Amino acid sequence: MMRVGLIGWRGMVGSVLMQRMQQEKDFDLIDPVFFTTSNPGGKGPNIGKDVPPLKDAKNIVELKAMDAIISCQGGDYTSEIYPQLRNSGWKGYWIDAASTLRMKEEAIIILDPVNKDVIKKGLASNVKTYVGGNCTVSLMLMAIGGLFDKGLVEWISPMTYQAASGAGARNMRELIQQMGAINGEVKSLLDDPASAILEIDKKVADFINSDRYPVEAWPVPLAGSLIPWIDVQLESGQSKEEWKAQVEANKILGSSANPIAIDGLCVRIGAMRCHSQALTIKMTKDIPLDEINDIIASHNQWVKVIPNDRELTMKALTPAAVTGTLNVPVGRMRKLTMGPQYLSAFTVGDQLLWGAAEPLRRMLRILIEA
Ligand SMILES: NC(=O)C1=CN([C@@H]2O[C@H](COP(=O)(O)OP(=O)(O)OC[C@H]3O[C@@H](n4cnc5c(N)ncnc54)[C@H](OP(=O)(O)O)[C@@H]3O)[C@@H](O)[C@H]2O)C=CC1
Ligand SMILES: N[C@@H](CC(=O)OP(=O)(O)O)C(=O)O
Repeated sequence: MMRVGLIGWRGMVGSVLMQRMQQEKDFDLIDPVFFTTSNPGGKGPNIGKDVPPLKDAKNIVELKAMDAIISCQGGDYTSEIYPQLRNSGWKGYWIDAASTLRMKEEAIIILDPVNKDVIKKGLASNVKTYVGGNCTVSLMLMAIGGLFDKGLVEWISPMTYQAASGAGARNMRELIQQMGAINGEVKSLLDDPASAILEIDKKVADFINSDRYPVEAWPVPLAGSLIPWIDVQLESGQSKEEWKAQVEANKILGSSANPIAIDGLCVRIGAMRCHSQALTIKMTKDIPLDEINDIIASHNQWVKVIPNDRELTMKALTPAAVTGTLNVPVGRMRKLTMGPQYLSAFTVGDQLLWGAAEPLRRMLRILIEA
Protein backbone atom coordinates (compact mmCIF):
# COMPACT_ATOMS: atom_id res chain seq x y z
CA MET A 1 0.00 0.00 0.00
CA MET A 2 1.11 3.54 -0.73
CA ARG A 3 2.46 5.35 2.37
CA VAL A 4 0.76 8.72 2.37
CA GLY A 5 1.79 11.56 4.69
CA LEU A 6 -0.97 14.01 5.62
CA ILE A 7 -0.06 17.51 6.79
CA GLY A 8 -2.57 20.20 7.74
CA TRP A 9 -5.33 17.63 8.31
CA ARG A 10 -6.81 19.43 11.36
CA GLY A 11 -7.06 22.84 9.67
CA MET A 12 -10.19 23.98 7.87
CA VAL A 13 -9.32 22.69 4.39
CA GLY A 14 -7.66 19.62 5.93
CA SER A 15 -10.78 18.77 7.97
CA VAL A 16 -12.95 18.90 4.85
CA LEU A 17 -10.40 16.67 3.10
CA MET A 18 -10.53 14.19 5.99
CA GLN A 19 -14.35 14.11 5.88
CA ARG A 20 -14.33 13.43 2.15
CA MET A 21 -11.59 10.76 2.41
CA GLN A 22 -13.64 8.97 5.05
CA GLN A 23 -16.86 9.24 3.03
CA GLU A 24 -15.12 7.82 -0.04
CA LYS A 25 -13.19 5.19 1.97
CA ASP A 26 -9.85 6.45 0.66
CA PHE A 27 -8.13 5.42 3.89
CA ASP A 28 -8.86 1.74 3.10
CA LEU A 29 -6.55 2.05 0.10
CA ILE A 30 -3.54 3.76 1.69
CA ASP A 31 -1.21 3.51 4.65
CA PRO A 32 -1.77 6.97 6.19
CA VAL A 33 0.82 8.75 8.35
CA PHE A 34 -0.26 11.97 10.06
CA PHE A 35 2.15 14.85 10.61
CA THR A 36 1.90 17.96 12.78
CA THR A 37 3.77 21.22 13.22
CA SER A 38 2.55 21.62 16.81
CA ASN A 39 2.12 18.25 18.53
CA PRO A 40 4.66 15.55 17.50
CA GLY A 41 4.10 12.30 19.38
CA GLY A 42 0.42 13.19 19.92
CA LYS A 43 -2.46 10.90 19.04
CA GLY A 44 -3.51 10.74 15.41
CA PRO A 45 -7.10 11.35 14.30
CA ASN A 46 -9.80 8.72 14.52
CA ILE A 47 -10.22 7.40 10.98
CA GLY A 48 -11.55 3.94 11.80
CA LYS A 49 -8.15 2.26 11.70
CA ASP A 50 -4.97 2.42 13.80
CA VAL A 51 -2.52 5.16 12.89
CA PRO A 52 0.95 5.78 14.34
CA PRO A 53 1.51 8.75 16.71
CA LEU A 54 1.81 12.12 15.00
CA LYS A 55 5.15 12.77 13.34
CA ASP A 56 7.02 16.07 13.13
CA ALA A 57 6.04 17.80 9.89
CA LYS A 58 9.46 19.47 9.73
CA ASN A 59 11.45 16.25 10.00
CA ILE A 60 12.78 15.66 6.48
CA VAL A 61 13.87 12.10 7.26
CA GLU A 62 10.33 11.13 8.32
CA LEU A 63 8.81 12.92 5.32
CA LYS A 64 11.23 11.16 2.95
CA ALA A 65 9.77 7.81 3.98
CA MET A 66 6.45 8.72 2.30
CA ASP A 67 5.47 7.68 -1.24
CA ALA A 68 3.14 10.66 -1.41
CA ILE A 69 2.46 13.70 0.75
CA ILE A 70 -0.71 15.76 0.87
CA SER A 71 -0.31 19.20 2.43
CA CYS A 72 -3.12 21.54 3.47
CA GLN A 73 -0.81 23.30 5.90
CA GLY A 74 -0.42 26.49 3.89
CA GLY A 75 2.07 28.38 1.73
CA ASP A 76 4.64 29.15 4.43
CA TYR A 77 5.03 25.47 5.22
CA THR A 78 5.35 24.57 1.53
CA SER A 79 7.95 27.31 0.96
CA GLU A 80 10.02 26.07 3.89
CA ILE A 81 9.78 22.29 3.52
CA TYR A 82 9.19 21.43 -0.15
CA PRO A 83 12.62 22.66 -1.41
CA GLN A 84 14.43 20.88 1.44
CA LEU A 85 12.58 17.68 0.71
CA ARG A 86 13.25 17.78 -3.04
CA ASN A 87 16.89 18.81 -2.47
CA SER A 88 17.29 15.79 -0.21
CA GLY A 89 16.55 13.62 -3.25
CA TRP A 90 12.93 12.71 -2.41
CA LYS A 91 11.10 11.55 -5.54
CA GLY A 92 7.63 11.05 -4.06
CA TYR A 93 4.38 12.74 -5.09
CA TRP A 94 3.68 16.11 -3.48
CA ILE A 95 -0.01 17.10 -3.53
CA ASP A 96 -0.68 20.58 -2.17
CA ALA A 97 -3.58 22.99 -1.53
CA ALA A 98 -1.35 26.08 -1.23
CA SER A 99 -0.76 28.42 -4.17
CA THR A 100 3.05 28.55 -3.69
CA LEU A 101 4.00 26.01 -6.37
CA ARG A 102 1.06 26.40 -8.78
CA MET A 103 2.81 28.39 -11.46
CA LYS A 104 6.15 26.52 -11.21
CA GLU A 105 7.09 24.60 -14.32
CA GLU A 106 7.55 21.37 -12.37
CA ALA A 107 3.93 21.50 -11.09
CA ILE A 108 0.58 20.60 -12.64
CA ILE A 109 -2.60 22.29 -11.38
CA ILE A 110 -5.08 19.52 -10.69
CA LEU A 111 -8.79 19.54 -11.52
CA ASP A 112 -9.31 16.14 -13.06
CA PRO A 113 -12.90 16.53 -14.36
CA VAL A 114 -11.43 19.32 -16.49
CA ASN A 115 -7.81 18.31 -17.14
CA LYS A 116 -7.42 14.59 -16.61
CA ASP A 117 -5.53 14.43 -19.92
CA VAL A 118 -2.99 17.00 -18.67
CA ILE A 119 -2.61 15.05 -15.40
CA LYS A 120 -2.18 11.71 -17.21
CA LYS A 121 0.45 13.21 -19.50
CA GLY A 122 2.21 14.61 -16.44
CA LEU A 123 2.24 11.23 -14.73
CA ALA A 124 3.58 9.59 -17.87
CA SER A 125 6.38 12.13 -18.06
CA ASN A 126 7.26 11.65 -14.38
CA VAL A 127 5.84 14.91 -12.98
CA LYS A 128 5.76 14.54 -9.19
CA THR A 129 4.18 17.81 -8.00
CA TYR A 130 0.43 18.36 -8.19
CA VAL A 131 -1.28 21.47 -6.80
CA GLY A 132 -4.97 22.33 -6.34
CA GLY A 133 -6.08 25.48 -8.18
CA ASN A 134 -7.42 28.73 -6.80
CA CYS A 135 -11.01 28.21 -5.62
CA THR A 136 -12.72 30.66 -7.99
CA VAL A 137 -10.75 29.31 -10.94
CA SER A 138 -11.57 25.67 -10.18
CA LEU A 139 -15.24 26.47 -9.59
CA MET A 140 -15.54 28.44 -12.83
CA LEU A 141 -13.96 25.61 -14.83
CA MET A 142 -16.21 23.01 -13.19
CA ALA A 143 -19.21 25.16 -14.17
CA ILE A 144 -18.42 25.96 -17.80
CA GLY A 145 -15.74 23.40 -18.65
CA GLY A 146 -17.95 22.25 -21.54
CA LEU A 147 -17.61 25.59 -23.32
CA PHE A 148 -13.80 25.47 -23.04
CA ASP A 149 -13.75 21.85 -24.25
CA LYS A 150 -15.59 22.81 -27.42
CA GLY A 151 -13.40 25.86 -28.08
CA LEU A 152 -16.37 28.19 -27.61
CA VAL A 153 -14.74 30.76 -25.32
CA GLU A 154 -13.10 33.85 -26.81
CA TRP A 155 -12.83 35.65 -23.46
CA ILE A 156 -14.52 35.76 -20.05
CA SER A 157 -15.00 38.49 -17.49
CA PRO A 158 -15.79 36.89 -14.09
CA MET A 159 -17.15 39.13 -11.34
CA THR A 160 -16.91 37.21 -8.08
CA TYR A 161 -18.86 37.16 -4.83
CA GLN A 162 -16.44 35.31 -2.55
CA ALA A 163 -17.26 33.76 0.81
CA ALA A 164 -15.52 34.37 4.14
CA SER A 165 -14.00 30.87 4.27
CA GLY A 166 -11.48 31.86 1.59
CA ALA A 167 -9.85 34.09 4.18
CA GLY A 168 -9.72 31.35 6.84
CA ALA A 169 -11.50 30.09 9.95
CA ARG A 170 -10.90 33.23 12.05
CA ASN A 171 -12.54 35.36 9.38
CA MET A 172 -15.59 33.09 9.22
CA ARG A 173 -16.03 33.41 12.96
CA GLU A 174 -15.64 37.17 12.88
CA LEU A 175 -18.21 37.52 10.10
CA ILE A 176 -20.79 35.86 12.36
CA GLN A 177 -19.71 38.05 15.28
CA GLN A 178 -20.21 41.11 13.09
CA MET A 179 -23.70 39.94 12.12
CA GLY A 180 -24.61 39.34 15.76
CA ALA A 181 -23.17 42.67 16.86
CA ILE A 182 -25.25 44.56 14.28
CA ASN A 183 -28.36 42.77 15.45
CA GLY A 184 -27.55 43.49 19.10
CA GLU A 185 -27.09 47.18 18.36
CA VAL A 186 -30.66 47.65 17.14
CA LYS A 187 -32.46 44.75 18.81
CA SER A 188 -34.83 46.87 20.90
CA LEU A 189 -35.83 48.92 17.87
CA LEU A 190 -36.32 45.77 15.76
CA ASP A 191 -38.53 44.28 18.45
CA ASP A 192 -40.77 47.36 18.32
CA PRO A 193 -42.98 47.18 15.18
CA ALA A 194 -43.66 50.93 15.50
CA SER A 195 -39.97 51.95 15.29
CA ALA A 196 -38.83 53.94 12.24
CA ILE A 197 -36.73 52.11 9.65
CA LEU A 198 -34.58 55.16 9.01
CA GLU A 199 -33.68 55.28 12.69
CA ILE A 200 -32.64 51.61 12.55
CA ASP A 201 -30.66 52.25 9.37
CA LYS A 202 -28.87 55.24 10.89
CA LYS A 203 -27.93 53.29 14.04
CA VAL A 204 -26.63 50.37 11.94
CA ALA A 205 -24.59 52.66 9.69
CA ASP A 206 -23.10 54.51 12.67
CA PHE A 207 -22.29 51.19 14.37
CA ILE A 208 -20.60 49.67 11.30
CA ASN A 209 -18.35 52.72 11.08
CA SER A 210 -17.66 52.87 14.82
CA ASP A 211 -14.74 51.36 16.71
CA ARG A 212 -17.16 49.09 18.59
CA TYR A 213 -17.74 47.02 15.43
CA PRO A 214 -15.56 43.85 15.61
CA VAL A 215 -12.79 44.06 12.97
CA GLU A 216 -9.70 42.13 13.94
CA ALA A 217 -9.55 39.39 11.32
CA TRP A 218 -11.02 41.52 8.51
CA PRO A 219 -9.31 44.77 7.51
CA VAL A 220 -12.65 46.62 7.23
CA PRO A 221 -16.31 45.69 7.95
CA LEU A 222 -17.77 42.79 5.97
CA ALA A 223 -21.21 42.11 7.52
CA GLY A 224 -23.51 44.90 6.37
CA SER A 225 -20.94 45.82 3.71
CA LEU A 226 -18.59 44.14 1.20
CA ILE A 227 -14.90 44.30 0.32
CA PRO A 228 -14.04 44.82 -3.36
CA TRP A 229 -10.43 43.66 -3.00
CA ILE A 230 -9.03 40.18 -2.28
CA ASP A 231 -5.32 39.49 -1.72
CA VAL A 232 -2.44 41.86 -2.48
CA GLN A 233 -2.27 44.67 -5.05
CA LEU A 234 -0.30 44.11 -8.26
CA GLU A 235 1.30 46.71 -10.53
CA SER A 236 -1.23 45.86 -13.25
CA GLY A 237 -3.98 47.27 -11.00
CA GLN A 238 -5.36 43.78 -10.51
CA SER A 239 -5.63 42.12 -7.14
CA LYS A 240 -3.62 38.90 -6.98
CA GLU A 241 -6.89 36.96 -6.83
CA GLU A 242 -7.93 38.57 -10.14
CA TRP A 243 -4.54 37.81 -11.73
CA LYS A 244 -4.91 34.11 -10.90
CA ALA A 245 -8.00 33.72 -13.09
CA GLN A 246 -6.24 33.87 -16.45
CA VAL A 247 -2.89 32.34 -15.59
CA GLU A 248 -4.25 29.42 -13.59
CA ALA A 249 -7.21 28.64 -15.83
CA ASN A 250 -4.99 28.51 -18.90
CA LYS A 251 -2.42 26.36 -17.10
CA ILE A 252 -5.18 23.93 -16.05
CA LEU A 253 -6.53 23.81 -19.59
CA GLY A 254 -3.07 23.42 -21.12
CA SER A 255 -3.57 26.62 -23.16
CA SER A 256 -0.90 28.88 -21.59
CA ALA A 257 0.97 29.24 -24.90
CA ASN A 258 -2.10 30.82 -26.48
CA PRO A 259 -4.06 32.03 -23.46
CA ILE A 260 -7.75 32.80 -23.37
CA ALA A 261 -8.28 36.24 -21.78
CA ILE A 262 -10.01 35.92 -18.39
CA ASP A 263 -10.19 39.03 -16.23
CA GLY A 264 -12.66 40.65 -13.86
CA LEU A 265 -13.12 41.91 -10.32
CA CYS A 266 -13.02 39.81 -7.14
CA VAL A 267 -15.25 40.87 -4.27
CA ARG A 268 -15.62 39.48 -0.75
CA ILE A 269 -19.19 39.20 0.50
CA GLY A 270 -20.78 37.87 3.68
CA ALA A 271 -21.43 34.28 2.56
CA MET A 272 -19.87 31.50 4.63
CA ARG A 273 -18.19 28.96 2.29
CA CYS A 274 -19.67 29.21 -1.20
CA HIS A 275 -18.12 31.42 -3.84
CA SER A 276 -20.41 32.79 -6.56
CA GLN A 277 -19.42 34.33 -9.88
CA ALA A 278 -21.27 36.32 -12.54
CA LEU A 279 -19.67 35.58 -15.90
CA THR A 280 -19.77 37.61 -19.10
CA ILE A 281 -18.63 35.28 -21.85
CA LYS A 282 -17.71 36.29 -25.38
CA MET A 283 -18.21 33.17 -27.44
CA THR A 284 -16.23 32.28 -30.54
CA LYS A 285 -19.48 31.74 -32.41
CA ASP A 286 -23.21 32.25 -32.07
CA ILE A 287 -24.89 29.01 -31.05
CA PRO A 288 -28.41 28.56 -29.66
CA LEU A 289 -28.98 28.59 -25.89
CA ASP A 290 -30.36 25.04 -25.74
CA GLU A 291 -27.17 23.75 -27.36
CA ILE A 292 -25.12 25.75 -24.86
CA ASN A 293 -27.14 24.22 -22.01
CA ASP A 294 -26.49 20.68 -23.32
CA ILE A 295 -22.77 21.30 -23.77
CA ILE A 296 -22.41 22.64 -20.24
CA ALA A 297 -24.62 20.01 -18.59
CA SER A 298 -22.87 17.06 -20.19
CA HIS A 299 -19.33 18.11 -19.24
CA ASN A 300 -19.20 16.49 -15.78
CA GLN A 301 -21.55 14.89 -13.27
CA TRP A 302 -21.47 17.77 -10.76
CA VAL A 303 -22.47 20.71 -12.94
CA LYS A 304 -26.23 21.39 -12.91
CA VAL A 305 -27.82 23.76 -15.40
CA ILE A 306 -30.53 25.84 -13.73
CA PRO A 307 -33.11 27.18 -16.20
CA ASN A 308 -33.24 30.97 -16.38
CA ASP A 309 -36.41 31.10 -14.32
CA ARG A 310 -37.00 33.31 -11.28
CA GLU A 311 -38.30 30.64 -8.87
CA LEU A 312 -35.81 27.95 -9.87
CA THR A 313 -32.91 30.40 -9.70
CA MET A 314 -33.80 31.63 -6.23
CA LYS A 315 -34.19 28.04 -5.02
CA ALA A 316 -31.10 26.41 -6.50
CA LEU A 317 -28.53 29.05 -7.46
CA THR A 318 -27.50 30.40 -4.06
CA PRO A 319 -24.76 29.75 -1.49
CA ALA A 320 -27.47 28.61 0.96
CA ALA A 321 -28.59 25.89 -1.47
CA VAL A 322 -25.13 24.69 -2.45
CA THR A 323 -23.13 24.79 0.79
CA GLY A 324 -21.63 21.47 1.85
CA THR A 325 -22.34 19.79 -1.49
CA LEU A 326 -20.26 19.00 -4.56
CA ASN A 327 -22.94 20.42 -6.86
CA VAL A 328 -21.90 23.25 -9.14
CA PRO A 329 -25.09 24.90 -10.41
CA VAL A 330 -24.87 27.34 -13.31
CA GLY A 331 -27.78 29.46 -14.43
CA ARG A 332 -28.92 32.97 -15.43
CA MET A 333 -27.77 32.02 -18.93
CA ARG A 334 -29.06 34.30 -21.65
CA LYS A 335 -27.73 36.16 -24.66
CA LEU A 336 -26.79 39.70 -23.65
CA THR A 337 -27.98 42.75 -25.57
CA MET A 338 -24.39 43.35 -26.75
CA GLY A 339 -24.95 40.65 -29.39
CA PRO A 340 -25.61 36.95 -29.97
CA GLN A 341 -22.07 35.90 -29.08
CA TYR A 342 -22.29 37.47 -25.61
CA LEU A 343 -23.53 35.07 -22.94
CA SER A 344 -24.23 35.73 -19.27
CA ALA A 345 -24.00 33.04 -16.58
CA PHE A 346 -24.04 32.85 -12.80
CA THR A 347 -22.48 29.98 -10.90
CA VAL A 348 -22.07 28.93 -7.27
CA GLY A 349 -19.78 26.35 -5.66
CA ASP A 350 -18.50 25.25 -2.27
CA GLN A 351 -15.00 26.66 -2.09
CA LEU A 352 -13.81 24.18 0.53
CA LEU A 353 -14.90 21.17 -1.57
CA TRP A 354 -14.23 21.65 -5.30
CA GLY A 355 -12.42 24.87 -4.45
CA ALA A 356 -9.85 23.22 -2.17
CA ALA A 357 -10.09 19.67 -0.79
CA GLU A 358 -11.78 17.59 -3.48
CA PRO A 359 -9.19 17.90 -6.27
CA LEU A 360 -6.51 16.75 -3.80
CA ARG A 361 -8.20 13.52 -2.76
CA ARG A 362 -9.11 12.77 -6.37
CA MET A 363 -5.44 13.17 -7.35
CA LEU A 364 -4.52 10.66 -4.67
CA ARG A 365 -7.08 8.25 -6.18
CA ILE A 366 -5.56 8.74 -9.61
CA LEU A 367 -2.15 7.80 -8.17
CA ILE A 368 -3.58 4.77 -6.37
CA GLU A 369 -5.35 3.57 -9.51
CA ALA A 370 -2.41 4.29 -11.86
N1 LIG B 1 -9.10 28.52 3.18
C1 LIG B 1 -9.25 28.31 1.90
O1 LIG B 1 -10.25 28.59 1.31
C2 LIG B 1 -8.20 27.68 1.06
C3 LIG B 1 -6.96 27.42 1.59
N2 LIG B 1 -6.01 26.85 0.82
C4 LIG B 1 -4.68 26.55 1.36
O2 LIG B 1 -4.79 25.75 2.50
C5 LIG B 1 -4.02 26.31 3.55
C6 LIG B 1 -4.64 26.01 4.87
O3 LIG B 1 -5.83 26.77 4.99
P1 LIG B 1 -6.81 26.55 6.21
O4 LIG B 1 -7.24 25.12 6.27
O5 LIG B 1 -7.83 27.61 6.09
O6 LIG B 1 -5.81 26.84 7.46
P2 LIG B 1 -6.01 26.61 9.00
O7 LIG B 1 -5.45 27.81 9.66
O8 LIG B 1 -7.41 26.20 9.34
O9 LIG B 1 -5.07 25.35 9.35
C7 LIG B 1 -3.68 25.35 9.11
C8 LIG B 1 -2.94 24.71 10.29
O10 LIG B 1 -3.01 25.52 11.44
C9 LIG B 1 -2.73 24.73 12.60
N3 LIG B 1 -3.67 25.12 13.65
C10 LIG B 1 -3.38 25.96 14.68
N4 LIG B 1 -4.43 26.15 15.47
C11 LIG B 1 -5.43 25.40 14.98
C12 LIG B 1 -6.79 25.18 15.38
N5 LIG B 1 -7.32 25.76 16.46
N6 LIG B 1 -7.55 24.35 14.64
C13 LIG B 1 -7.05 23.76 13.55
N7 LIG B 1 -5.77 23.92 13.13
C14 LIG B 1 -4.96 24.74 13.83
C15 LIG B 1 -2.84 23.28 12.15
O11 LIG B 1 -1.52 22.74 12.05
P3 LIG B 1 -0.93 21.70 13.12
O12 LIG B 1 -1.91 20.56 13.23
O13 LIG B 1 0.35 21.29 12.51
O14 LIG B 1 -0.80 22.47 14.40
C16 LIG B 1 -3.48 23.39 10.77
O15 LIG B 1 -3.08 22.34 9.94
C17 LIG B 1 -3.97 27.83 3.21
O16 LIG B 1 -2.84 28.42 3.76
C18 LIG B 1 -3.94 27.81 1.73
O17 LIG B 1 -2.59 27.68 1.31
C19 LIG B 1 -6.29 26.51 -0.47
C20 LIG B 1 -7.50 26.72 -1.02
C21 LIG B 1 -8.54 27.35 -0.31
N1 LIG C 1 -7.90 33.55 -2.07
C1 LIG C 1 -9.05 32.69 -1.89
C2 LIG C 1 -8.74 31.49 -1.02
C3 LIG C 1 -7.43 30.84 -1.31
O1 LIG C 1 -6.87 30.22 -0.43
O2 LIG C 1 -6.95 30.99 -2.55
P1 LIG C 1 -5.54 30.41 -3.04
O3 LIG C 1 -5.63 28.92 -2.83
O4 LIG C 1 -5.40 30.79 -4.47
O5 LIG C 1 -4.48 31.05 -2.17
C4 LIG C 1 -10.16 33.52 -1.25
O6 LIG C 1 -9.79 34.40 -0.52
O7 LIG C 1 -11.32 33.28 -1.45
